[in-house]
Amino acid sequence: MQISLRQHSGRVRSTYTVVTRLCCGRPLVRPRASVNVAVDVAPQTLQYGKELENAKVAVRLASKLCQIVQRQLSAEERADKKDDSPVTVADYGAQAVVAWALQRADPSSRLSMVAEEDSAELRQPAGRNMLERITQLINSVFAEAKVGVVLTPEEVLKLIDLGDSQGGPTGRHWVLDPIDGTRGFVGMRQYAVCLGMLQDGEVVLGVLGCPNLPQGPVGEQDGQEGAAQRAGGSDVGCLFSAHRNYGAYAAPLWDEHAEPVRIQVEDLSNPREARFMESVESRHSSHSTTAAMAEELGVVLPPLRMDSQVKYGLLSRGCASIFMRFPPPTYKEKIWDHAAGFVIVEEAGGRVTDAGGARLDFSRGRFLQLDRGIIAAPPALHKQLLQAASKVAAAPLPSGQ
Ligand SMILES: Nc1ncnc2c1ncn2[C@@H]1O[C@H](COP(=O)(O)O)[C@@H](OP(=O)(O)O)[C@H]1O
Ligand SMILES: [Mg+2]
Ligand SMILES: [Mg+2]
Ligand SMILES: [Mg+2]
Repeated sequence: MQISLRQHSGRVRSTYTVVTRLCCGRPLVRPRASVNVAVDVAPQTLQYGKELENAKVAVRLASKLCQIVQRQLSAEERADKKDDSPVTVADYGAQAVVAWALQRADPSSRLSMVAEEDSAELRQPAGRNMLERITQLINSVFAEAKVGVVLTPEEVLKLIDLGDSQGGPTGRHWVLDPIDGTRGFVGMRQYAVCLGMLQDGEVVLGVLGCPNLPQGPVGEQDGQEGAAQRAGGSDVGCLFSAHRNYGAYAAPLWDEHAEPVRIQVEDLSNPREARFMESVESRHSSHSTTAAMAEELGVVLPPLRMDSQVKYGLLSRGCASIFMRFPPPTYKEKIWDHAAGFVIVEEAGGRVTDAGGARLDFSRGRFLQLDRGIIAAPPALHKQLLQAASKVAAAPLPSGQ
């Protein structure tokens, strides 16, 4: 029996857990390891260990709020933004909860957060009911978590607006998508609470809360309507996390005492064995471009369609080996749609670039500047994807195809 461990500079716990879950039925740590082990570095020995723990607490609390809302989702709790994307009480509520948790954990420093939502709609008279409902929700989640705090609507508005940072190449900025995959959330499919931390332009931490994602094998049905209804069991709900240079981990979302397990991308180079992932919504990512890419590569398996950054989590734990995203040419990608997933995939051994091969750059403010779409995969497959992209994706098809 051979156990190979990468020793970190920090304290490594002396008990190792044999991994049986959170791995889609495949070994988690592939290279030369016949037994899979979980290595847990004590948070205080990591450079951003305290921040990572704070981020997990924030994401777990926000995920709880989202789960409560998804279970009682009703039409009036959904507003449509000018860009036609939905936003629900849970998007606003989760943003306020994460801002509150991060601020409480580090009250002496000024929180800089680049987040998706703002309070403009809620400050209108027509938004008052929604604001009341959000405040009620947050306070009920706080009561259940025995937080001992009651927020007023005005405090909730201020917390939401803490997300107005422009980010940039210097200093520390949290990056939050309170619900990524709002369409999936409304459609009772997949969604994720996504929190990253930028330090001097580099994503150094990422946490993804995925309430509807099974901890074991995942199939097409898990990306479809009904995923939310199956989310009651103790084997559903995943928390992915990564600290730069210390690997990527997965844990059950609802058990904060469970030992996180190390995850790794699938060590695959043959496209015929590969499964690729893409958005459910073809207006977010052209299904015909990804199909042409798959054909060019020689991928034979059908795509796994999932909403949100759960795709980055699934790639990181080897449930699928390719992620592709080809939005309409005029679409500008936002950093909160990718920051957490990006560091998790890289720390799991994968590569994430634009279709021209450039590593994603989160230092330029709220948007990413990309050459066409985004591709992510283990290194050997990524190389082949780039070649395919140079042939297929030179001229992406118009939106909706
Ligand atoms: N026309 C468009 N093209 C590409 N992405 C879009 C889009 N409209 C919305 N999006 C983004 O796609 C994200 C969801 O990605 P996916 O398709 O992987 O689920 C949305 O995140 P939100 O749900 O946080 O708004 C939104 O930011
Ligand atoms: Mg949105
Ligand atoms: Mg998003
Ligand atoms: Mg969102």
